[in-house]
Amino acid sequence: MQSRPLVGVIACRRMVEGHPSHMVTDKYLSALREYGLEPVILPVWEDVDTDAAGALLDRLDGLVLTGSYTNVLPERYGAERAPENTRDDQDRDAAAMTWVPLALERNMPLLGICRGFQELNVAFGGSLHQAVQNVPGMLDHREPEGEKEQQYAPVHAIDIQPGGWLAKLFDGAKSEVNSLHQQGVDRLGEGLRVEATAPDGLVEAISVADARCFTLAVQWHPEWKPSEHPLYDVIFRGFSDACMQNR
Ligand SMILES: N[C@@H](CCC(=O)NCCCC(=O)O)C(=O)O
Repeated sequence: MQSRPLVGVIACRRMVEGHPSHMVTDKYLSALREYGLEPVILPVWEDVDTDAAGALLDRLDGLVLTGSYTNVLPERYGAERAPENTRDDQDRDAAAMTWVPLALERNMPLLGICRGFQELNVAFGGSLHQAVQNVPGMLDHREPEGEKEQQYAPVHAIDIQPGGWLAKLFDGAKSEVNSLHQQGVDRLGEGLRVEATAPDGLVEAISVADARCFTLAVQWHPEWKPSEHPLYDVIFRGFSDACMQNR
């Protein structure tokens, strides 16, 4: 029987029962399984060994940079910390910033979600708004109050840019997405392509302009019940197909 493609999923450093841990919430892993992939949780340490990281990626068929309640360290994009920016994960920052160029060198399919989207932008020299709600003219993109079902429900439209990955995957110029983020793209990284924008103009999806493989990162959460949302569904189908071909 053909084995399923192995997809590395970046972990977050969290304290669990008083112990430093490497953690991924189930919805990312279950979504990947649902689309025929075998998720492998990748631990993160600040003292990343680049050669070892490359050897690890050589054994994988795809890479997912998940969301997280923590933020990319503002020093990584030359900014002063905003008072609203209170949660870091420097182990994860170090891993993500190392893995992105290594994955692209290998033409490895890459899917970024929320924090993972922001990591891709910073990895390409871009910067972030640390509190989008405080930027004049911008919406408040933070999650609504309520249960998870309400928090992950679609809340705003996105305009999909013609000619990109999303336009190839999804039959439509607009869709509705969920929104659970305080940070967002300020300066777009050099070499990245805008794939979608929110009604306030905030960049909501990007890809690597000269990549020869699937490289898509989105600010929303398509891992939330993807088979029930046409846009989320085609994102996971596209990523899965790319990982199958990369095997
Ligand atoms: N912390 C960043 C990114 C937001 C993000 O990734 N949220 C994830 C929520 C938990 C989950 O669904 O994994 C920001 O605030 O912009």
